[in-house]
Amino acid sequence: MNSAALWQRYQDWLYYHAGLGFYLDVSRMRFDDGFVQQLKPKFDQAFQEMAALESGAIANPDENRMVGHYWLRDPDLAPSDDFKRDIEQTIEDIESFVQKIHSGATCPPQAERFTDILSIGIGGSALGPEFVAEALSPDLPPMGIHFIDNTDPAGIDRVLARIGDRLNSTLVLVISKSGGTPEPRNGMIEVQHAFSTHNLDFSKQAVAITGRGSNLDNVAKSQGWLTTFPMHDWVGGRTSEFSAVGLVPAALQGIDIRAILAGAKEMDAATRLPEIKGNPAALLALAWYFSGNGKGEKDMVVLPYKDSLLLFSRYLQQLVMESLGKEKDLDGNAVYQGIAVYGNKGSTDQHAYVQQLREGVPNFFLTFIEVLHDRTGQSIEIELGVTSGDYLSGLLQGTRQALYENHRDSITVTIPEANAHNVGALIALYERAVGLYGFLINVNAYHQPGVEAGKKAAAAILDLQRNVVQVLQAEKTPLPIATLALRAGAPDQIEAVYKIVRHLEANQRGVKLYGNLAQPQGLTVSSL
Ligand SMILES: O=P(O)(O)OC[C@H]1O[C@](O)(CO)[C@@H](O)[C@@H]1O
Repeated sequence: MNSAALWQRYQDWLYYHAGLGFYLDVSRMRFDDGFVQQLKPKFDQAFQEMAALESGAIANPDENRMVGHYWLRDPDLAPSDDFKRDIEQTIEDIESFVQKIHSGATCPPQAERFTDILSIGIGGSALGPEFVAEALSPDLPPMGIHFIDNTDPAGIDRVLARIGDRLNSTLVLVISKSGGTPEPRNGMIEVQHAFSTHNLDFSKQAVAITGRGSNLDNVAKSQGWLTTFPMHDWVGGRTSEFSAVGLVPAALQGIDIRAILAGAKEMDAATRLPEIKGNPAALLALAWYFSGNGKGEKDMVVLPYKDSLLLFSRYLQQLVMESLGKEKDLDGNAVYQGIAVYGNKGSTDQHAYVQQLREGVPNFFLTFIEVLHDRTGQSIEIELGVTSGDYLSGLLQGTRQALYENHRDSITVTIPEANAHNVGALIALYERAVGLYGFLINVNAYHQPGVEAGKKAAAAILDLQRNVVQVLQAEKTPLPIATLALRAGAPDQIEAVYKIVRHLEANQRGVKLYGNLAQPQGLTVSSL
C-alpha cells in the first residue's frame, strides 16, 4: 500500500472518542473488509454474551459466579439494590477512612500520623495497585507506597529496610481475595514479626482487603485490625483495580479515585456499543483475532511511550494471559488458547529487543501506547526547534513505520495525558477487549484452573520437606539421597528430595551434604 492509501486506511479505521480525547488506530493491522464480515456473526454473539454478563448472568460457569467488575464504576448497573448499595458504601467508607488517615484523626500508636503504606498481595491483588502507583502517584504523595508481592525473604528484607525506622508510622494493607494465598500470608507473618521485633502493635496499623468471611477477614476481625474492606465474590483478582483492592492504596497516595472510576465508566459506555467499528474494545479484539488467527499465534508486545506507564504491560500480562490462556473451551474441547504479552516502554526497548522485532522472527504484533501531552510546563529545545518529547514522539512514529514496512503489524492507542481519568479508561478498555475476545474464542475468561496445579505441587513439596527433616533428625549416620527419599515415603521423588536438602543446607537449616556436588546421585545427607 502506498502512503496515500495508508493515510486513507488510517482515516477509514480511526476510532476517536471526543469525551476522552482517546484515539485507536488499527490501520496498521492488515485485515480486510472480508475478514471483518466473516467475524461479524461471532461478534454479534459476543456482544449479546457481554450484555448478559453485565446484567448479572453466571458468566464464570466453572466457579458458578457472576462477573461484576463493570458495576464497580457504574453501580446503577448492578443487578440488585443490595449490590449497588454495597459498592457505593465501600467507596464512601474508603474515602472517609483515607480522610482520617491523612488528617491524622486515625494515627498509629507510636507516631503522630501514618507516613507510608506497605501493600502485601500478589497477582491481581498487586499488579493493578503497582501499575496505578507508578502511573499516577503524585511526585510528593501524602504517603509513599511499598509493595511485598512475593515470598522472597531477601525481597521482603529490602522493602522493610527501605521503610527503616518509619515502620511505626506505616499502614499495612494485606490484600487477598481468597484470604488464603500462601505468598501474602507469608508476607504478612514476616511483617508481623518485624513489628513485634520493634515492639509495635501490628493490629493497630493493619487493614485487610479480602472476601467477607475469608480466613484473613476472620483474623483481621478477631485481632481488632484498624478496619477491613470487602472484595466481592463477583470481582475477579485480575479485574479488581476498581474495587477496594485498587481504590484504597490509590486514595491513600492522593490519587483521585473518583476520576479513575469516571474514566472507566466513560470507556465502558463506549465499549458497550454492539458494533465492531464504533467500539474500541471490539476493534482491539478484532485486531488480536486477525493477528493470531484466533489462536494466539502471535504475541502481543505492548510499548507505552511514557515512563509512568511502564507497568502497563506487566498488568496486561495477567489480565490477558490468565483470562485467555486456557486448555479447554467452554464446550470442553482442548483448544490451548491464549495470547502471550510482554513489553516495557519505548523508546527504551528500542535499544534492547526492537532489533529482533524489526528483523527477526515475525511472531508478534505491537501495541504502541502514545501520550500526546509531554510534560507539565514548557520544554527546552534539545536541538533547534526540537524537544525531548518530540524525540519520543518521533521515535514512536519511526518505529511504527519501520516495523510496518517490514510486515510487522501494529495497533496504536493514543491518550491525551497519563492522568487518573485516562488510566481508568485504559484499564476498562482492555478489560472489555479481553472479555469480548474470550467470547469470540469461546473460553471462560474468568477462571484460572491452571494455576492450581503449581500451588498443589508446591504444597506437596513442603509436606515432603517436613518428612525429609523428620527422617534426618531420627537418623545418626549420613544417608544416600535415594535412601532418604525412600524413608521419607517418596521413592520416586529423589530429585525433589535432593533439591530440598540442597536448599536447606544453603540456608544453614541443620542439614549437611557430603560428596561430589557435580554428581548428585552419590551424595549423602545428614542432620547437623
Ligand atoms: O487475591 P488472592 O486470593 O490472594 O489471589 C491472588 C492471585 O492468585 C490467583 O488466584 C492465581 O493464583 C490470581 O488469579 C489472583 O489474582
